[in-house]
Amino acid sequence: MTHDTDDTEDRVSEPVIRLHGVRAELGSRPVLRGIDLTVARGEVVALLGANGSGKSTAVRSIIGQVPVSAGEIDLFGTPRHRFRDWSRVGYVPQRTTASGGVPATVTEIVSSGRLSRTRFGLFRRADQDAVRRALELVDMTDRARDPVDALSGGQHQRVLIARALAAEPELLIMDEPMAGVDLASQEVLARTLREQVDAGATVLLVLHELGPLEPLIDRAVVLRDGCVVHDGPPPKAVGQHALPGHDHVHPHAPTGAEPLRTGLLS
Ligand SMILES: Nc1ncnc2c1ncn2[C@@H]1O[C@H](COP(=O)(O)OP(=O)(O)OP(=O)(O)O)[C@@H](O)[C@H]1O
Repeated sequence: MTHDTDDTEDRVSEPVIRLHGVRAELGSRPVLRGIDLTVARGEVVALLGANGSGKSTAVRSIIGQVPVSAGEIDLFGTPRHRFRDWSRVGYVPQRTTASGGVPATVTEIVSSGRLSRTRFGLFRRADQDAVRRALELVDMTDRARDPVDALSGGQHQRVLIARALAAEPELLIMDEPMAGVDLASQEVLARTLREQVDAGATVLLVLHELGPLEPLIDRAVVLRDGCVVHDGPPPKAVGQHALPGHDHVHPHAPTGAEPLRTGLLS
């Protein structure tokens, strides 16, 4: 076995994402309080937790949108501050509005996700094919020329996912991809994700509940108050009320009562 092969094996076996002891503050508020998280190549990991537990902050720290005050983050075995190969990473941010008044067509938005793979921003045949394929994956080919303003929330989410897929990333990070998405779009997204996973992609998903993605999830990491409280098999959903993140307030409880917490978040 040559030295080169050993190197390749090392690269394949090292985690795609590694967080060790990561702390972050927003304002003066500690939001991540010593997070350890590892995602191996080809794994699909769900990041779960109640509102405000730090899920979005954790993924935003991974892609460098939130500064960390302590700890280490590695991407593909490289410390994040030295990592430059961002075309290997597809990021789908948490969707806030359906369109935000963006005066762009579906194709323009999806093409912007391919820029990191082009040479000097010039779209060649392979780049155009990748954009077309990304649109096909999310079933939006027939809307390619439409302004994104004209899309529903679920369709808009599909466009954001196509934008992330256009660069053919090895790692997909998605923040609540199913939030506010109609059933038809949820099914398209679940199928798209399965195809990516079958093709070898590594996926980190922020989810409020496992829902239709449950069969795809290898491991669940549950946050509470900026700490990891579970890292292991995905919790089994036993009806809506037992889903992670569900803080149940009894309708007859006195005003101001603490939520009755169920499942892993209790
Ligand atoms: N820009 C900010 N400045 C100050 N505090 C913030 C900021 N952004 C988020 N926070 C706070 O940080 C905490 C964690 O927020 P974060 O968005 O990471 O939680 P989350 O688990 O993703 O929640 P959700 O499920 O509601 O999206 C919350 O208490 C939130 O209020």
